[in-house]
Amino acid sequence: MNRSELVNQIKTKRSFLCVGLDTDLKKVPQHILNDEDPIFAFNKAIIDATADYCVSYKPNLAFYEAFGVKGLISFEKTIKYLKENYPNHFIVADAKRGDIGNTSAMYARTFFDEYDVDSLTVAPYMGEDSVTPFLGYKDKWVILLALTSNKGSHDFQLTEDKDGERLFEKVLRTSQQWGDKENMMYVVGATQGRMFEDIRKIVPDHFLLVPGVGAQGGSLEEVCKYGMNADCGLLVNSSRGIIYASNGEDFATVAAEKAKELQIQMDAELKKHGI
Ligand SMILES: O=C(O)c1cc(=O)[nH]c(=O)n1[C@@H]1O[C@H](COP(=O)(O)O)[C@@H](O)[C@H]1O
Repeated sequence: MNRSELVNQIKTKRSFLCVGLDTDLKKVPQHILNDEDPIFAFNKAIIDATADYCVSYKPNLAFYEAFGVKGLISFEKTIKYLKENYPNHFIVADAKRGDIGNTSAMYARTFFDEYDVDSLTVAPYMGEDSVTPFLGYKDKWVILLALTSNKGSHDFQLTEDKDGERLFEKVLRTSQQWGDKENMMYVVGATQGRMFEDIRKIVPDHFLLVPGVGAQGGSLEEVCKYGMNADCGLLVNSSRGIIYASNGEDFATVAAEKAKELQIQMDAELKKHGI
């Protein structure tokens, strides 16, 4: 999916919600465990219930790889199901990859040729030759970690060099020589609040993938106030806050209600910003 298609989806659906498919068999409703592929059964129910309220899905590979080959089959089935039934939803594979060039090229092949997802989260710390192999694919995106939502973001990302430039700022500035707003997004945690102002000084036009609303306590209002641009420029993710809102038989209906609540708030934010 290219940038203008994504922006159109956001404007049409009045939503910039990304539902996180972090499917944990310890948290899914008991009855789902009777299915022969409980991860896929859970994902399918969540997708069917929430698709009207979101523009994107983000399966996190950790939750699939944890079950070995079986988990990867559930991941692949989920991607196929999305592509066949909801082809206008933007798929993020959250795998946080990145390695020396020839290895990154194989990761790129895995996610962009084999699974054919729209985008992949990538860690920037091995530098240019670890990131550029992901950038040669038409309408595919690298989502580079910039300022993450967790406490540990302070350990490296917020440290300053001798000229006062913080590491996340260096990542944003330097990586613009590798990709552009058509093929690169950045991860910025919803918990980072006013820091979005500093991010937007360096990357005013890029899309930001923003996890941390819901279970991690990030504020959607603050993210929009400091992070939204003229094209919206935000994909806001919530995983646990939506998919585990109920662990009873009604889990999909309750997930839909949670997604709808966020969609309504997002519509209001888009209007506030004249979109
Ligand atoms: O790359 C990510 O998606 C990510 C980056 C980050 O800084 N913080 C973060 O929480 N994430 C992911 O976003 C999701 C957040 O899930 P919830 O906290 O349950 O909404 C998880 O899949 C995390 O791995």
